[in-house]
Amino acid sequence: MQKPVIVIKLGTAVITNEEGVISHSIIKKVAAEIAELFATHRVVLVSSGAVGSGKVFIQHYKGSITERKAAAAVGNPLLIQLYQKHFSKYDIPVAQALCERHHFSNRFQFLQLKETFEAFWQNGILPIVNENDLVSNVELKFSDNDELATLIAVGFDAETLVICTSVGGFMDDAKNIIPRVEKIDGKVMGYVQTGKSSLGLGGMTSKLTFTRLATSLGIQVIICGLAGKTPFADALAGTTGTTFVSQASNLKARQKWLASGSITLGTILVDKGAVKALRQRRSLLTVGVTSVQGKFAAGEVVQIKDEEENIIGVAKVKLDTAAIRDGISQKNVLAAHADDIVIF
Ligand SMILES: N[C@@H](CCC(=O)OP(=O)(O)O)C(=O)O
Repeated sequence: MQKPVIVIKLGTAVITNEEGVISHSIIKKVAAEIAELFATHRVVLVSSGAVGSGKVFIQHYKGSITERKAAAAVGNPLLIQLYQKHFSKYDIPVAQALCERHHFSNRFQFLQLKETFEAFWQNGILPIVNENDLVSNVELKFSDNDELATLIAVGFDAETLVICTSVGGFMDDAKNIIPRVEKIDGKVMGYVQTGKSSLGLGGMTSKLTFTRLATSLGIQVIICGLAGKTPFADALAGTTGTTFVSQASNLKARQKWLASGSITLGTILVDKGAVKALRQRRSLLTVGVTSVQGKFAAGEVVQIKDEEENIIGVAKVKLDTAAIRDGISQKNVLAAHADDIVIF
C-alpha cells in the first residue's frame, strides 16, 4: 500500500518573525516535525516566503508586480537554502519545484510533474513547491499559494491538506476557533473575514474557497497555526486549528483533475434549466448559457456558475469564449460534453 499524500502549505506570515524576516527557529521546528511525518506520508511542502526573503535586495521596494518577481527570484534560493539546512539534519534532501498554471491546466504536463514527485518520494527527497513568480504573468498567476497547494492536493489525491496561517484556525464571529466543520454551508461562509495579512496574499476568503473545493473532492483540510512544539501532530489530532471534514467523492482521477483546473480560466453562467440538466449528467448546450466571463480557449477548463453566481461545477469546453457568446444566440450548440463536466 502506498503511503498517503499530505500537502502542507506555509504562508509568508506564519514563517516570518516580528522583525519581518523568515524565522530560522520556525523553519527548524517545521523541519523536525515534517521529518517525522515523512516516514509515514508522501509529503509535499508548499512554502511561500520568497518575496519576503528577497525584498530587502530591491531598492525602495513598493511591491509592484515587477518588484515582487525580482524579490521572489532572489528570495527563492535563500528560502530553499534555509529548508535544505534544517532538513539535512534528518538526512532529507529537498527539491525545489517552481510551478506555473500550465503545469496544472495541461494534463500531460501535470502527469509529468506527478511522475517526478513520485521519483522524489522513492528517493526520500522532499518536494518544496512555490509559484514560479519570475515568469508567471498577471493573467495566469495562481491567485495565491493556497490555490497552488489545493491544486497539488487534488492532483495527487491527497488524504489531507494542511494550510498554516498566522491566525491559527478558522474563527466564528466571536473570534473563537471552530474546531471542526462538517460541511461548508452559508453559515460557515458568513464567518469569513475579508482582511488579509500584510505579509501574504491569501486571506481567509481564499482559504475557505479552496477548502470547499478540496473537501468536496474528498480531501480533509486543516487550517491551523504553528504554535506549540508539535503543531502538525496537534492539528492532525484535532486538538488545535480547524478540521474541515472531507465529503464523499466518487470522482475518478481525471475528473478530479478537471475539477481542480477549474479555478481561473473563465466562467460560464447558466440558467435554472441548464443547472437541472447538468445535475442529470447531460451535456451543456449554449441555450442554457446566460453569459460568459473571462477569456478561454476551446479545450480549457472553466467553472460553471448558476444564476446566483454559486460555483456548481466545472467543464472542459468545446468552444472558446467568442464561440460560446455567438452560440448563445444560435441556441443549441454543444458547449461542453457530459463526459467533460464535473458537477459538485
Ligand atoms: N510566491 C509568493 C507567495 C505568494 C503567496 O501566496 O503568499 P501567502 O499568502 O503568504 O501564502 C512567495 O513565495 O513570496
